[in-house]
Amino acid sequence: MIRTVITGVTGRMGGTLLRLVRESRDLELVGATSRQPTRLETLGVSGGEDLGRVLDTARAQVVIDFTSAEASVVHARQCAERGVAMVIGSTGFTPETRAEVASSAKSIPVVLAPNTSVGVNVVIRMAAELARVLGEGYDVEVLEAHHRMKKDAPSGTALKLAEVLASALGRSQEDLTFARHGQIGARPKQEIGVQTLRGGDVVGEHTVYYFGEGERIELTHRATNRDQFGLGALRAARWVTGRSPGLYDMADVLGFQRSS
Ligand SMILES: NC(=O)C1=CN([C@@H]2O[C@H](COP(=O)(O)OP(=O)(O)OC[C@H]3O[C@@H](n4cnc5c(N)ncnc54)[C@H](OP(=O)(O)O)[C@@H]3O)[C@@H](O)[C@H]2O)C=CC1
Ligand SMILES: O=C(O)C1=N[C@H](C(=O)O)C[C@H](O)C1
Repeated sequence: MIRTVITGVTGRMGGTLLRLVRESRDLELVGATSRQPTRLETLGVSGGEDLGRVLDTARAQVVIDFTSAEASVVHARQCAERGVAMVIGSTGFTPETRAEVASSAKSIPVVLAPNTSVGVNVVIRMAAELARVLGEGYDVEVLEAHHRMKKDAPSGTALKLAEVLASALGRSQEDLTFARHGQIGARPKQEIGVQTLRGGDVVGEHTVYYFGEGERIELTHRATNRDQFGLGALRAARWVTGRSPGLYDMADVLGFQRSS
């Protein structure tokens, strides 16, 4: 059994992960964190507010962390100090906070993935391949929609899609456009637009549009509940436990070749 700690267990993903770990045959929950520690007892979970303290007693092998970028930076440091592997699903990283996680990953294995659903990761791969095959004759745009409680925008997945599309098309970060308003003029050929919708209880939807002359291709993934994110995170936890230190992503977990 893989000795597992869940951070932010009282969150949306935390609750999903708690159920899935309990249902699994090979992961054992040995602790959890919450900023509302009184709720842990109700959930029948041992733990507290501070991950460092939880790890000092739990003898954990892996921490699954879906909290926030800022919290994940701290959690990664705490795991690195104790030699505990990590799966980080939080989004909203800046280049600086990502670099801090990379620094922790010099001493522990960390899977950092803005989307742990296997389906989304297949779509990310297909999106890059489609862009490569279609080439320059198509205007590429990414649209994402999420629930009204989501704090970061665009989603980590949309940013990842934009990154792999830019790489596939030989474009740079400067070609990404995150909003349009006013007298913007004709669309620059090189542009990759990334747009955000927020509302209701949308779990997570991503579409890549390839607008051509006289046709349009749309590649869409729609999550209708959070289970696939959770199941992918458990898969990543099994994969990362016992690995060499390093910063990994879902492409590594799924054994994709490094072409995108
Ligand atoms: N990789 C993937 O596949 C997916 C990634 N996500 C990402 O995971 C993260 C969590 O999403 P979701 O579960 O919907 O969000 P929630 O707000 O429901 O849960 C986040 C949890 O983390 C805790 N938390 C937040 N900030 C801190 C902090 N600074 N210190 C300690 N604990 C903290 C929250 O505590 P409190 O309740 O007290 O606020 C809460 O328990 C987001 O970044 C989201 O984008 C989400 C779904 C899938
Ligand atoms: O916050 C969410 O809910 C989600 N966040 C992830 C992201 O930012 O890409 C993944 C998923 O779509 C749900």
